[in-house]
Amino acid sequence: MKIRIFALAKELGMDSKVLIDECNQAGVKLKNSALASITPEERDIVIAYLNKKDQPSEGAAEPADQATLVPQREPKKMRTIKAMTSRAQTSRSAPPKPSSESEESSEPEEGSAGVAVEQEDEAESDAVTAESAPPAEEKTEAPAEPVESRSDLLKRKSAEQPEEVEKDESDQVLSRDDYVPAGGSMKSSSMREMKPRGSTRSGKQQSKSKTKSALPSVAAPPAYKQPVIPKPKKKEEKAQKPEVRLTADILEQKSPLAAHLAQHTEQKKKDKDKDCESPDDDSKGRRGSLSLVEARKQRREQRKEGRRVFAPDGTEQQDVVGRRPRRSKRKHDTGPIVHKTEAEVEVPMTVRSLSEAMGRPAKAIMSILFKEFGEMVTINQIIEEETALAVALELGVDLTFKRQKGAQETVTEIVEMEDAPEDLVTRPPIITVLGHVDHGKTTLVDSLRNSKVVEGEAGGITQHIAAYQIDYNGHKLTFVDTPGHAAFSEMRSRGANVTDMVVLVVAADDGVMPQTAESISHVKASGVPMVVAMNKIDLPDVNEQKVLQDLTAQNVLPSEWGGETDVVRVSALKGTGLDDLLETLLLTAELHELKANPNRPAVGVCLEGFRDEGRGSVAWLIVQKGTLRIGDAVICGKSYGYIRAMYDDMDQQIEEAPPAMPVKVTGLDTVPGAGDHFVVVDDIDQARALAEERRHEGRADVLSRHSGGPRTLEDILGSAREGAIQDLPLIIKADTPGSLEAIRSEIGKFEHPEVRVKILHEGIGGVNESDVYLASASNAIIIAFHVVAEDRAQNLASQEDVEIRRYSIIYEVVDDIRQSLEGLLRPELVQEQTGRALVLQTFSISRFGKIAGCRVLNGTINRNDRVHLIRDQKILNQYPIASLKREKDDVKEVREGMECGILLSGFNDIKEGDLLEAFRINEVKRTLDSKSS
Ligand SMILES: Nc1nc2c(ncn2[C@@H]2O[C@H](COP(=O)(O)OP(=O)(O)OP(=O)(O)O)[C@@H](O)[C@H]2O)c(=O)[nH]1
Repeated sequence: MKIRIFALAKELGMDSKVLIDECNQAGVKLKNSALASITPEERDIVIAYLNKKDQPSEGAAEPADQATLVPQREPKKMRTIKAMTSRAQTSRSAPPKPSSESEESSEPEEGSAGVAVEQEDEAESDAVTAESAPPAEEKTEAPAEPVESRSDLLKRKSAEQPEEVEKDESDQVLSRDDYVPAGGSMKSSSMREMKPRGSTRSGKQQSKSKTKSALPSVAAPPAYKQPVIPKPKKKEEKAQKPEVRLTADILEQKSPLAAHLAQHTEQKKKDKDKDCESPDDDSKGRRGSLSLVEARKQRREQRKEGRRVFAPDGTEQQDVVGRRPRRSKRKHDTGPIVHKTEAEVEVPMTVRSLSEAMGRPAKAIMSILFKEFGEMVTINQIIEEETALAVALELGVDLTFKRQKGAQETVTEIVEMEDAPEDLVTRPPIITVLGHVDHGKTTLVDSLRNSKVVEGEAGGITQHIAAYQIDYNGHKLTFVDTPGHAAFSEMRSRGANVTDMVVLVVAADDGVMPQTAESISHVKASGVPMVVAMNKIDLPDVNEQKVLQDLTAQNVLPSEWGGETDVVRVSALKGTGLDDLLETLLLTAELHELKANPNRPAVGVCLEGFRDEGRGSVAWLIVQKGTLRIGDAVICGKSYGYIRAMYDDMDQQIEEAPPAMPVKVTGLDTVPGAGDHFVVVDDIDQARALAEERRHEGRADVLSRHSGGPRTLEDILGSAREGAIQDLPLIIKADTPGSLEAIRSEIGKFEHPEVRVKILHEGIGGVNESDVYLASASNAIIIAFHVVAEDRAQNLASQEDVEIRRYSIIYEVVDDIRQSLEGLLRPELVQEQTGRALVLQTFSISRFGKIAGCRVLNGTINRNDRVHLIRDQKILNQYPIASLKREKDDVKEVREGMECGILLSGFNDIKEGDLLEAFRINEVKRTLDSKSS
């Protein structure tokens, strides 16, 4: 065990620094620090050195002292001095007295010779200490030197011991060293020598001696050089702080240690102050010099500074908690789940929104939907209000529905917003041209505006609604040209809706035709005024009277016959009568005081929408109220966007469109539908929101349509039992919404109890890969009307064996679909009687049964025919022929007048006189018109 210098210095009554110097001189190199430590061996060396150093100054007196000392010991009790070991670390005694015996005593065998002194044995050590004391007592009698040398000092200190030692002796606890065998043979060996005091003292005695005096008890120094004692190396223990008890001297700050402690405390205080003065210092550096309490206090202060809380008014607040707020591990802290008993949900609603509104897990809702309704729904699926109510009832929630003003309502409000009379100004009339196909509607409009639209039409048939504006004598008139074909009747009716008046074109050579009559019905229903343009009057064989009569028959009484309808004779081709027509139209418009407010957000109708390669989605709009300008935010049906560009009917770019002006606009995100109303809204966000709401409603419609199909197993079984209906799956792609509607309308007319068209998908634009995949998966035919397939889609269609049928005339579409539907119809099974045979005789053959010998009365009897067995004019049943023979040979056919043997399959009771009527079943193809088989 190592010994601290300051402890040794204290023991020796020296200054630590002096002792360090002495150590260095003695060859024990040390750091210049009172806390430096030395080993017991080094200590012995140092003490030996000190003793040696002191000897010359003492002269001859020293040996005398020694002599005085040594004889005084009781020889019997003398024992060998053992080398200091680690146990001696707590010792403050002088080095052991070297002697020849001591060398021997270091040997382990020594114990066996008498008193075995084990240095670990504390009791033994006590005994040694106690016995070594008396001689020291005598030593105090020695005359003191005028100048006290180091050895004198040691001696003096030793002299102070007797009392204490005596006391120790009285307190001594007997150890095994004190044991004296009966023979007394141990006496010599039990002799003890001086041993450094305290080196093996018991804890009790040690504490006693300490309380008495801080000065160490030192044995007399040896008279010769300390021998180097070889000893086995023991486990080296770490240097440790000396056990320093706070003695009275220390407490009273009289000792060097007290001074040292005071100095240390002072230093700590200084360090702390320094740290406080430099807050920028690294906290780690400070931490080591602060006490735990101080460090904690400091950290708390720092946290408070770091968490500066501000009130809403901007003033700084003191954070009450002073603790960093814990971060929630959950991404979205939605708080505790609240199971409501009352809930309000916005409609339309999904499973998710219902779940959130009711505070119930979506799984629970889906589970109920499955158990109660047999519906497997996804979390984003829209559910009906009734279903939601049932679910809410199941979950014990009182559910109410919240309905917001829908997009349609919002748009309708804007459209119907009334204008102040003073804001209204006269506007051009919007005139729709109606009439039977090929009666010259487009030619008329072309003539009025001096253009040649009719030449660009596929098949010369108007496929789309178009609108144009003309200027006649300073008056503007807007014409809307509608397709005359019946397939476009629906589109036409929408066209009539925006019109102020109608020009009904009736070819003078043809008179009123079916579509003419239908147009009249639409006009009457809309209540708009009508002017009849009796066209083609240039033709030689026209019959004007017949036309007037036809009109009258349709309850359209011409003004010349006393009615209210003006009939103007025109030749669209020659351009005759056009002024009269325009004059009449302007007069009619004037009578009806057509006015609009141009200074308001524009509203109107989309006549047609299509996708243009260069311009994207293009909408052909007609403004009804207000003025449409570039940059306006518009919602049109489910489309929305800014008006990016505007073009008039001559494709000239314009900046604005006043009331009644037809314009083509670009900028909408999708192609709007024909007949969709458009409105200008405040900003694009509103337009987007409204459009998205409409799309959402649209999806809900689609979903509800789908939900109309079989939803449960019962439904599926039911539809399977109905079974007979054959679907013709179609995918229709067209160039415009109007074309789509026309095709849909036409094919909707094919009503048959056994077959029907099923439109899987319809859309605007070319056929793409998605369409082909859908067609492939569902064995559908793709109808491409006025559109083509993309290259990749075409290739894919070849791979997948999908048929893409291209059309430009709607007749062809209709005819093809008709034929396809008829192909789906099951053929009619018709019995054809082939011949009759009379049974003349019967033969029973055990191996075969009863064979009828017959004569064919008429026709032929074929081996594959079936026969009706007729007995007594009654048909008993029908049986297949199992065998047909002539003589002994099997034959395929037996003709009239010949005899044959017939064996019926499944009937063995044939009799003479029975009539066998042979027949075959033919399949006859059916048409859609032949509804019943
Ligand atoms: N002779 C004569 N022929 C005319 C006149 N007007 C039109 N036509 C012809 O009649 C045919 C049909 O004319 P369109 O203008 O295409 O008839 P439409 O009513 O527009 O026909 P759809 O677009 O199919 O509804 C064309 O060949 C015209 O040249 C006319 O005043 N006199």
